[in-house]
Amino acid sequence: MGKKYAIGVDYGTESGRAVLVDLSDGTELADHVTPYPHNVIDEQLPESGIKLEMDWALQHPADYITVLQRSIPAVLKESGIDPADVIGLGIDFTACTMLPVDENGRPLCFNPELKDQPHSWLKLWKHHAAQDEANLLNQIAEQRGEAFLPRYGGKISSEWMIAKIWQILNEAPDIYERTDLFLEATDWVIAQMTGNTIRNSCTAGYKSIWHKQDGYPSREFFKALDPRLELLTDTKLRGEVAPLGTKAGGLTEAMAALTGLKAGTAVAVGNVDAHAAVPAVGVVTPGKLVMAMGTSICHMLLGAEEKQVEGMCGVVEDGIIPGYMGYEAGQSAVGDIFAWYVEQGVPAYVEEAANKEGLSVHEWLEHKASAYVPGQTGLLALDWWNGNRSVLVDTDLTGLLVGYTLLTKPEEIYRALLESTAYGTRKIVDAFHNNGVEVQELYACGGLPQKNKLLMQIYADVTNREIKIAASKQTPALGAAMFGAVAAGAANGGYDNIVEAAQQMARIREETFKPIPANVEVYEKLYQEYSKLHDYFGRGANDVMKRLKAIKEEII
Ligand SMILES: Nc1ncnc2c1ncn2[C@@H]1O[C@H](COP(=O)(O)OP(=O)(O)O)[C@@H](O)[C@H]1O
Ligand SMILES: O=C(CO)[C@@H](O)[C@@H](O)COP(=O)(O)O
Repeated sequence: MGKKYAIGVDYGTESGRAVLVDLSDGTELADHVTPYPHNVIDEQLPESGIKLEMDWALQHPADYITVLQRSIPAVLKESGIDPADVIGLGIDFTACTMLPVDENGRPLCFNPELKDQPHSWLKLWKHHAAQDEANLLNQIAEQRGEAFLPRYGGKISSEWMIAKIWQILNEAPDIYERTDLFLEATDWVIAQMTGNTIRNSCTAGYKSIWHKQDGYPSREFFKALDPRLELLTDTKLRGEVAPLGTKAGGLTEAMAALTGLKAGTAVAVGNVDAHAAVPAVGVVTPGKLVMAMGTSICHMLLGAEEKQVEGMCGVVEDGIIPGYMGYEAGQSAVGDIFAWYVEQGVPAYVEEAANKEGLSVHEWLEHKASAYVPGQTGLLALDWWNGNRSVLVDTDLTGLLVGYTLLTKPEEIYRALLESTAYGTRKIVDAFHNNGVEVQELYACGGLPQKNKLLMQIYADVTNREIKIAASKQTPALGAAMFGAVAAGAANGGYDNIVEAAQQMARIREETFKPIPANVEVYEKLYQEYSKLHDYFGRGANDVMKRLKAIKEEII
């Protein structure tokens, strides 16, 4: 058998990327990025211009097909590989990114009758307008002593499937009625590729409260939420749930024509971006926390047993690597906070200076901020620009920066923002480590470790742990390709399981970031201050952030 290849497609928040990989050693022969033509839809609907309410975030499902249409032919062309030698295809996605579809699997927002209704559209993971539903869901689950709650750190997030579905039912009952299935976007794209609608156990487990042994929560629970939801899991959430690496089917003739691949190429069931990244950095055992660092951060960790950890997004058996409990936690905004500052906060002179020096504003600020030592800015921030995912699980919290003076410089603010996200990660590391899920070392992948060395050094110093960096620039896509190879199977030149694929294909860089003792000492003090602010504003002592939001909502 000659050399065989797989393609992984990573669907991020703003773009989708394809990578074509050599299955013998994981070498990436070509990659290609397609920005979503409609990007994130958070102000008004396309065409109609209908205004969206606060905290909404939608996407256009057609953009995901555009990614396949543009990026797969591009990697085939760049690599010069014969499509017949591409034996497997896998995808990974942001999650919970979900959509309502009709009996033909067509998104409701494609229906001219419904497209002007915001709830017919696909809700992106960072759609945060279902917080009221999430709050009520958590209250009812707690009152009923639902066994699933501890598996999700005590709270179900408004980002996840059930809260989003409930918001649709409350605000657009007709859309709820017309929905045949609510699907994760990752499962919808796989259905488009193979003609087979099949749910993957990863998103079902982490985002839809599905459990390998117990299935979904009971009908009684859903009835207690709202009688109209009683049969939700038998109807609109129905369907087979398959483990990661399962072959969903072969590529259809239509998709083969669209992508340039062969019809029948093995396609793996869907996956989540952060979860796909774990085997791609070679992590297949406990003790190693993988951070997928981009717009947001997802923290992934394996454990031998099921433990209770405050604010984790979930623990799912086989949810990342078969044979282990897969733990997930996260921060809802990281790169997004830096982007906000660069776009909304810096004075014109910074942009001019960066342009003059041929640097991006991020690079210019990083360079300037590197001249400071920990504590020198006198600033401290709470990293809640997009709410708090772990450990507080509250999307109604907002950002805070303390310590400004008339002398405060833009690079100092930038540094304080970088540091605040590191403190947020430290909270998560401590929550796991102190509750019996050990964290010995950190692995980082995603866009940020490639872009910002200062950020990575701060993370090593704040967590007092060495950080290893993925060699791949497209780690989730590499992981998705590995699952594609598993779907193809060893008999066809792929692999029979993800651990074998990881042993052959995963790579990390030689360069690591090690904690610097003097920095660790100062950051320990600053982290204690962060923790005080965190608890004061985040645990009910002062709900000013929520009150401000409520006043704003009354006015809008
Ligand atoms: N030099 C930089 N330092 C820190 N953050 C950066 C830098 N350049 C870009 N970013 C941030 O990186 C984020 C995008 O990360 P990336 O991993 O590429 O995307 P995604 O999260 O969509 O997968 C953006 O939020 C942007 O603000
Ligand atoms: O929540 C998850 C995974 O569970 C992510 O998909 C979400 O944070 C988005 O990730 P990105 O920052 O766009 O890579």
